[in-house]
Amino acid sequence: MSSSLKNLSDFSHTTIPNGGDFKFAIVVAEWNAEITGKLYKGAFDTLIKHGVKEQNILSYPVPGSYELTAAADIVLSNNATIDAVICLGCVIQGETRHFDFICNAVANGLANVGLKHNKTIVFGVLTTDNQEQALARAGGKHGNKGDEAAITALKMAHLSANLPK
Ligand SMILES: Nc1c(NC[C@H](O)[C@H](O)[C@H](O)CO)[nH]c(=O)[nH]c1=O
Ligand SMILES: CC(=O)[C@@H](O)COP(=O)(O)O
Repeated sequence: MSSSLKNLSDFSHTTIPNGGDFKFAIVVAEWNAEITGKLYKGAFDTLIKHGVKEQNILSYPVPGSYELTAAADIVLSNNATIDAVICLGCVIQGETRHFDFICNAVANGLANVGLKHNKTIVFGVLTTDNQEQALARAGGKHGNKGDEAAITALKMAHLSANLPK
């Protein structure tokens, strides 16, 4: 479903678990900081809104979306108490095929990091044709993908914590 048909911040129809017992890392790319800063605020504020303690939100900036994979791996390798890692970035098509290589590397890399550590890695990366599309998904008419990423992390942390032992 296109984001134009679903607001990324509308979760009124779902049950959101309380995050009081969970610890999250947010890894955020500095490329397109005007966009990623909005994604970060959306994710951070959503976690706090749903009961996550501020001291349990660990934030890590990285240069670009390509570095999200390495950062998620490093963070989980050094802190086993993290319940899920939210990875935020914004990749905007330029003149060359660099866009394709980054998007594919990050999507596949983050999936592999999650499997390696048996932890949820949330793919909160915008991959857009232009800045207008990115702004629309970073607090604009289509909501905020950072909100969506935080809700995803809460739901997956709750799932992991409540599996039968
Ligand atoms: N063009 C974008 C990039 N490019 C930078 C890469 O992510 C990476 O930092 C570099 O190739 C060095 O390894 N990154 C974004 O996040 N968004 C872009 O639009
Ligand atoms: C996604 C990118 O790396 C891209 O923005 C860089 O632009 P270009 O393809 O024109 O070098």
